[in-house]
Amino acid sequence: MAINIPTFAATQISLLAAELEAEVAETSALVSLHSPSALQRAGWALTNLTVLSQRTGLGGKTVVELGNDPAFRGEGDLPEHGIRSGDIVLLAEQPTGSGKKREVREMERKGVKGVVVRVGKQNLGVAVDEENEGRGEGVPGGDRRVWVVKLADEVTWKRMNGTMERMAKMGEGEYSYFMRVLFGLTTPSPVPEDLSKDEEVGEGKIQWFDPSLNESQRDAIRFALKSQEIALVHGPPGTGKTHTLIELILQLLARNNRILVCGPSNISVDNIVERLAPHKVPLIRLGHPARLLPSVLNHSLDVLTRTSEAGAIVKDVRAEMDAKQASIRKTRSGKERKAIYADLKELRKEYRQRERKCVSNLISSSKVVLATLHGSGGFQLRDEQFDVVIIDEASQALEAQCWVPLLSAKKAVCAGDHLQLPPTIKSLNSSASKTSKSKKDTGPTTTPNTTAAPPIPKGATLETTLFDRLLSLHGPKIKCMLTTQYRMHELIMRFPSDELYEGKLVAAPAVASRLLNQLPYPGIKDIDETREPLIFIDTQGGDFSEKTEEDDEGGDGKGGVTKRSLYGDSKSNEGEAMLVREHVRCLVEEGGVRAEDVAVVSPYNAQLALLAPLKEQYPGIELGSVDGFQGREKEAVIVTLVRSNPDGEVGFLAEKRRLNVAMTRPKRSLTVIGDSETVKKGSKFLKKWMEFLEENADLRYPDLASLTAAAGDS
Ligand SMILES: Nc1ncnc2c1ncn2[C@@H]1O[C@H](COP(=O)(O)OP(=O)(O)OP(=O)(O)O)[C@@H](O)[C@H]1O
Repeated sequence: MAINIPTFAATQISLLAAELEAEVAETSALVSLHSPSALQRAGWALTNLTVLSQRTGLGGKTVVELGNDPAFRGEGDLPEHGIRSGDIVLLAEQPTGSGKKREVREMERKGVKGVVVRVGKQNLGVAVDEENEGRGEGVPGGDRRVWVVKLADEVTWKRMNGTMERMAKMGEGEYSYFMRVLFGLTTPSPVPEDLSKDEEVGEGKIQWFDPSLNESQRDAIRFALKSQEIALVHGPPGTGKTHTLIELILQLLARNNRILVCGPSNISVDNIVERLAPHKVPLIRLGHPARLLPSVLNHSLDVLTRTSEAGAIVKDVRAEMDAKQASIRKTRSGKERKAIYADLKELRKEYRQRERKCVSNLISSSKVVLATLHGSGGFQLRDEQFDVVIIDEASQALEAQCWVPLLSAKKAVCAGDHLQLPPTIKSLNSSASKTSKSKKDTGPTTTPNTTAAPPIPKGATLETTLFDRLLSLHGPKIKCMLTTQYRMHELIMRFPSDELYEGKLVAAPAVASRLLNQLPYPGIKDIDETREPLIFIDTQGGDFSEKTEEDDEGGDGKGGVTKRSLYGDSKSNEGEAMLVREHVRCLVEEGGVRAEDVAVVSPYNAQLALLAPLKEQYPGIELGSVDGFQGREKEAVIVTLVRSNPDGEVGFLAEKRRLNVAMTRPKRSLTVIGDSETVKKGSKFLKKWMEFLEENADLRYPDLASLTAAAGDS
């Protein structure tokens, strides 16, 4: 059914406004209700830091280096924290006590906003936003104790919103053929059915650059080359989606196409740059250089701008900027600081002008440009034309984000897997919040500066990705699926393949029968736990009951800190946690499996909080939420399902895509710990999974009393 583009855009604008509001409200409520130390424990902040230095980073940006405040924590490693490279943060003087009435906006005036560009063991770097300078008090100077707190990402939101506003205002005559196809105003040009032989595609017979490509990967490439407007490359877990995209890029280049390659995150884009670089193609990576992997810096536009001839002219300006930066730290007077920031602003303007010329020369001479989806909306690509836009991890991107590069596309190839989790949504009209009430009562909010948006139509949600929408609009004729997977043991793969991928997945011979006891390192032992690819520890019987997080004290003794508000209505299950600990002990201490090859995954953060001490006991082991583990893999994965109650309430578990992610992370060993009685009642899919495990896994029925006694003994 055709979709009206202005209505679509208006709905997206409303949804995005609600999402930003939810995100800002969440941060605001957390920061105003909790003490810095509680926020750090919940992964929202990093406290007790001091400014070690400030320097001009690549691209003329100010990078503030932070480390432990020696007066408080002593020098050395930073504590456990949840701040990651790419996070948008506030850097400010650290408030004391619990955060009653602390307002984010007020804090923003007192500190600076920035992007975390590097997270090391002992320090981290924050690239400070230029728009901060000259406003507020700037980077806290002297030896003041500072902290960083995560903030909502308003920049990305602005790019998406701007793109949707453009679409809302377009007249019908402005729609390209490509846009008309993507909104069902016309049908895609048909792709010839027979893809089995290397016939002529474009300008020549296909000469494969990578001879190891399997047949489904070759089919996907032929399909993408032949399609005229849109091709979806469906890549189930471990099927070599990125591998296939690399070959596709090389094939498109061989046909003289100019290509823009995008992904939702910096890491998804860098992953492609790293694999493309050895092929020596002329490529350019757009984006804040401090946010890129060190290995791709040589291809960064900012770095190339500096190292090219035109770059030499701006060297003097840089030296002067550095001197100014250094003087900021020496002064405590707000007035003097303001004057220095004003000078810096002027210098930066000059720097930019010279830089721009150089940038446009570099971009126009490059055949492949890579950027994040929102990064592709920057000034650098304003007048650039591409033959094909490729989007990796398209099923994890918001549709509005995809339109940032797509608005000027003639043809697109999107790779992803709509049967894994969509992007995380915080606003109320997402299915996640329908199952959890936790996001609603987050307390005081700061309303973002959005224009009044029309009401959201029933059923519309940001969780519907471009990938989902195109599949329901045009059906399987625009899709090609990769079918050989290179990750999982055949038995681990079988259930997701049969139930979600039409039974089409095939395990590559190299992985089909791999077991933990064959891991190629010394000390590995052949015991039951390393010999079985699939273990099910069934906690049925009612002894291993779940627990909902209570409003109890968070542990820092300062009051006002509740686990409920930090972890939502999350569930935990102490009995299952005991089984996890025992299984990890068995794998590592008796089986000789290295802790870094083991991951514990759960849909519930409260369960992970309960298991956190494992990280100290077994350094290198990973604990992660299912959502956070998407895209990752491990030799051995333990999944703790947590839910165990007489009513068959399964909450989060009811989402097939979440279960799919959970069960497809392991390579050689999957251990599921859960109450089959409860879980079976959750859905048809869950019932089938439990039955599959009962029939095919190494089944165990633990006894809580003896487990508790054993735990007491140790
Ligand atoms: N044709 C092939 N022959 C041998 N190995 C392959 C082939 N294609 C992919 N692989 C291997 O499979 C693994 C997964 O590939 P890749 O990282 O491209 O997958 P992906 O689909 O992007 O990942 P994910 O499953 O996380 O989405 C890699 O180790 C890769 O080397």
